[in-house]
Amino acid sequence: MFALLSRVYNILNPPEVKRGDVSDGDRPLKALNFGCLGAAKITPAALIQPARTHPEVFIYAVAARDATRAEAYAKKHGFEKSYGGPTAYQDLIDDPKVDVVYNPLPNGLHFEWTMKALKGGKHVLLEKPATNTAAEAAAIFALAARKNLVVLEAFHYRFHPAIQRVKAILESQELGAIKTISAALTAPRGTAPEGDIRWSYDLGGGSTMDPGCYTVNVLRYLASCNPTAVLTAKAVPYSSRPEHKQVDKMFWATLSLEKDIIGELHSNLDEPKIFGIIPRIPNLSAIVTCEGGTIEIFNFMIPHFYHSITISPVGKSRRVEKAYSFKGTAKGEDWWTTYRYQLEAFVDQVQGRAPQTWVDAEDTVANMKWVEAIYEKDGFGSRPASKYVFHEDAE
Ligand SMILES: NC(=O)C1=CN([C@@H]2O[C@H](COP(=O)(O)OP(=O)(O)OC[C@H]3O[C@@H](n4cnc5c(N)ncnc54)[C@H](OP(=O)(O)O)[C@@H]3O)[C@@H](O)[C@H]2O)C=CC1
Ligand SMILES: O=C1OC[C@@H](O)[C@H](O)[C@H]1O
Repeated sequence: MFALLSRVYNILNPPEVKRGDVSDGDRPLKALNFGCLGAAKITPAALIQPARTHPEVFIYAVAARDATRAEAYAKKHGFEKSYGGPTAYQDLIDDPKVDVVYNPLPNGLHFEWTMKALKGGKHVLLEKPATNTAAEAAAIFALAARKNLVVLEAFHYRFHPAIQRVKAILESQELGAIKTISAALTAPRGTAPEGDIRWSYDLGGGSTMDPGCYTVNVLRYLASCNPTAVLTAKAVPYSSRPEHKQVDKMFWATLSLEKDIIGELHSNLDEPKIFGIIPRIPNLSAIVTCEGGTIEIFNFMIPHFYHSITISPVGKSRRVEKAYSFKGTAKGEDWWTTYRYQLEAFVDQVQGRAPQTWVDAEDTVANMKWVEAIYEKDGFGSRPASKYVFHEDAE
């Protein structure tokens, strides 16, 4: 109990570190100025708080479509600079002091603004899901490779020791070959209120895109292979209104994977409350059934608050493990959030150090491919491709 309270206290009140330029042996390394597109809700948890404990990260600038909103957000979160108005996003990208662009815009705008940031010579920390389509994700990584820039799709949970411990147990063969993997993510009604970007088809909304993309990701990660087909898929629209015809509030899918693995996925972004008032405990579990037993992780998505890994080998006693840090084998503290571990890896990659782990181009493109394949199977169809046309030398 003390460990839990101490962890939560440190997550909410991380000890600030002195920030500035560093050196790696003889190599001087400049601290990175981050510029954030949009005054987004996720930015404080995903970047601003983690940055307070990263010696090489400055939260430098924010851009929002409304200047007053941009200024208020900058003041509240301690940004040095704000850009506001219709040209704000491009102005931020054009600021020579910005080294890295954080892109937490609605999914349907990820492609356009990541391409523009790369074109402007900036590294990009890109929120999940990377884009609306696999083709767009591939185009982003092709441009990043041509320009020698870093792009990371922010699947933050992958950087935390908890999910990596589950994968290590599976790879140790303690439980033998994997037979099935089921993964679910549910969120209580109100998480995405009416009018939220998640309910807009044009902005790349839908449950399969939002919590669902994590279920596709954890399936592929734990299986260490890709799906081969979507066997069944069913989705339920957010409402009967015409604009929600292709916007799912929940989905179920069964996929076959290489190595004879079956995957079962579910997400619900609008789970009704009990008696309309009591939120249900979210389902945040991944369960892997192997020839020699099962392993279940409760709360694979935000394990830093609390998680449990239950290993049940056939014929042996069950054990429960936790993994909040890498126990000295890699950087981190028990109270580091998934986002803090992710920031460490991202900065390492940009600064030319080897990150503890990574989500690479192939991984991101495959994830988008299978999100699209689920939408194709359930009849909701891919989210619309961006109308932005990239010209390498124009503009
Ligand atoms: N990693 C994680 O744990 C999480 C990731 N996410 C991801 O982050 C992204 C943003 O999510 P969230 O912070 O909840 O989003 P918000 O609802 O806060 O929207 C983000 C920003 O989008 C901008 N925007 C630009 N164009 C539009 C438009 N046409 N309509 C509405 N907003 C627009 C707004 O910027 P402006 O301020 O300029 O008006 C707004 O600040 C998504 O991709 C989501 O999947 C979200 C939650 C958790
Ligand atoms: O990334 C996310 O994680 C938590 C979810 O509730 C949220 O909708 C999503 O964007």
